[in-house]
Amino acid sequence: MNPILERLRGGLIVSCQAYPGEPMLDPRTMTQIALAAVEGGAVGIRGKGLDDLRAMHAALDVPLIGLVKVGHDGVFITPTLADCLEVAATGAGIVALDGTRRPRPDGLSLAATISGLKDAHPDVLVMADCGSLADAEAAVAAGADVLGTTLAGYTGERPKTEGPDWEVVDQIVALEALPVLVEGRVHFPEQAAEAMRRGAFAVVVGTAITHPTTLTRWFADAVGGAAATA
Ligand SMILES: CC(=O)N[C@H](C=O)[C@@H](O)[C@H](O)[C@H](O)COP(=O)(O)O
Repeated sequence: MNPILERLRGGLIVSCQAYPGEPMLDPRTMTQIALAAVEGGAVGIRGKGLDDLRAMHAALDVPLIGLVKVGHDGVFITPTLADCLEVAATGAGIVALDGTRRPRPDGLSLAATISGLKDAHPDVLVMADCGSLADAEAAVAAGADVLGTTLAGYTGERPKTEGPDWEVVDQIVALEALPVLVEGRVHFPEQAAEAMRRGAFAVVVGTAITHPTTLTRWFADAVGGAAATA
């Protein structure tokens, strides 16, 4: 197996992302969070944005999954071949891209996007962020190296479940086609363990580890809710 994937097998990957307008949107901050996650046992980091990825690549010695986000509707995760090439140029060993069957903004198919990326960066691996079983099947045919359940609940094809979309996890694992990274709404350690029991190759956790604004809101809402019923 590819040595980058071998390092991720059976482990936890931590997604370190801040969004436009947020106080932590800063490459140094995100890199420090990534380093802290590695200290806690993360075997890989998923990062967003070219500046963050360059800083993380320089500081980390674990595999880096890179992406850019362009907008937040439709195809927004590393949507074009040009975006993929820019992400690969940061040094990220795995490029995560939208792996759905939706039309891409540059008009290229997923297969053409993957082959264009691999022509320029033969060693780079491609993680296809999928929203459904049909996406995963198409991504396998298009030449992806790894499948993610990242977009289940975000494309309109699947309901947005409270936790991970276990049905889609089971379906994609049952394909037995490529390593499956379970990503999306893994909020508790028990869910990460459950993902492994269901055949995940590795688990990706973002919000529940690296997004303090959301975490604070969970607690603040709980406190406020308790006050309202007191
Ligand atoms: C749908 C989408 O845009 N997902 C993004 C993909 O990179 C990130 O916003 C998520 O934080 C990441 O997938 C990890 O998921 P969670 O934060 O639920 O653990």
